[in-house]
Amino acid sequence: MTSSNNSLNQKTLQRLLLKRFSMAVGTYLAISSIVVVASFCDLFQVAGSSVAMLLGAMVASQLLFLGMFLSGRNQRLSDPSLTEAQVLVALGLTTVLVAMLDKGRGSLLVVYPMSMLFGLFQLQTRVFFRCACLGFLGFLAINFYEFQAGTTRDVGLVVLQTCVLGLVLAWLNLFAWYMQQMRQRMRKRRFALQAHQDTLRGMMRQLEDMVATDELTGLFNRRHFLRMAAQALEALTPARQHGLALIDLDHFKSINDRYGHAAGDRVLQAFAGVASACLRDGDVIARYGGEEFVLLIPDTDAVSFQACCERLRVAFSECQPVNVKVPNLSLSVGMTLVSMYDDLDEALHRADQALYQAKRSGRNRSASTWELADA
Ligand SMILES: Nc1nc2c(ncn2[C@@H]2O[C@H](COP(=O)(O)OP(=O)(O)OP(=O)(O)O)[C@@H](O)[C@H]2O)c(=O)[nH]1
Repeated sequence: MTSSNNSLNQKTLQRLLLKRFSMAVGTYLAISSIVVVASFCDLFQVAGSSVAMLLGAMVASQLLFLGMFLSGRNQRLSDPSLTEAQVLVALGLTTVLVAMLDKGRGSLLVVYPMSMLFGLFQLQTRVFFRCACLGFLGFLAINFYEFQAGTTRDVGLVVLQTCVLGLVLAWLNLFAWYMQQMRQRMRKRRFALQAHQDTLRGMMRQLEDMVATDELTGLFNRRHFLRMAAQALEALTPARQHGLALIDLDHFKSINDRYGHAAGDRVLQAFAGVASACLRDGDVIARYGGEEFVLLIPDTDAVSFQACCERLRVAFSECQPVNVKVPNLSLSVGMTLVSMYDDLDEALHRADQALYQAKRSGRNRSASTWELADA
């Protein structure tokens, strides 16, 4: 599950990175066409073959990145987006392009911030600053070299270009820092929101438990039982039957009268303990009201169901409530079987009739609708 989720995430990330890469390729294509225009307008101070080599270097670098993404080798690196590498390559190519230009240099300085913008959201502030410094140093190096070689035509223009580029790159750094702060703040808020949601979900679960549970016995309450039983009935197939039983503790009023209400409560809790211990996972026992309980055994037959109810009856008669001594505990059970298309109310009514029969026959026993039908 987790590994398939991981591979799904990786695929989604890879698709996203390829999309981003295609945007970079689009930008390269746009800049290449400007380079071609500049070449036709004779704005380069180098031969056409050098310009062609620059275009070739652009294509080669992008093919290399494409190969990395398609082969998935980028995933093995600490930054699979290869953003820093892409920005550095773009800055390097821009520096070469700018160095080759003659009069048009000022216009194409805009490619520097364009290259930096590619890393605006992905690069950490520190890395972004390092890239900007490298780009700026590259531009300074060109001008320094030309100044040394005595080929600088207009020193004032060079100073102006250097200041403008420095200013734009500095502003971009500030902007990148601001964006990082915003993202961190938003991430913190998202975590806080998630924590609130988890708390709310926990509270909802607690509420649901409270709504479904009988406070005294810890068993399901009548409402929750009816909901579960209705679902169980819907899931029935023609070949299957569920067992439904109403269980009533015998002479409970006299237990209350003789030993007190608190003792009566202990007896109810003792029954809940016995029932929980006797029944299997999937069996549903609930407090139906007062000293009456209801039991649903899924996918059973008359013999197994009766054996289960008898086991419960005997176990209760042998149990000892906590901190009180109440002798001769017993219960009566009314059982019925529920088939497909059976009505739950009717089935409960049948179980109630069987329970009445068990009580009338002397209590401390179980009676069933199939026995009533045979009689
Ligand atoms: N201690 C306690 N008693 C309860 C609770 N709920 C209902 N009762 C009492 O259970 C008694 C049920 O009495 P009856 O309905 O007469 O039934 P019974 O005395 O068990 O008699 P049979 O069912 O005929 O054996 C009543 O006295 C109720 O007050 C409860 O939560 N705690």
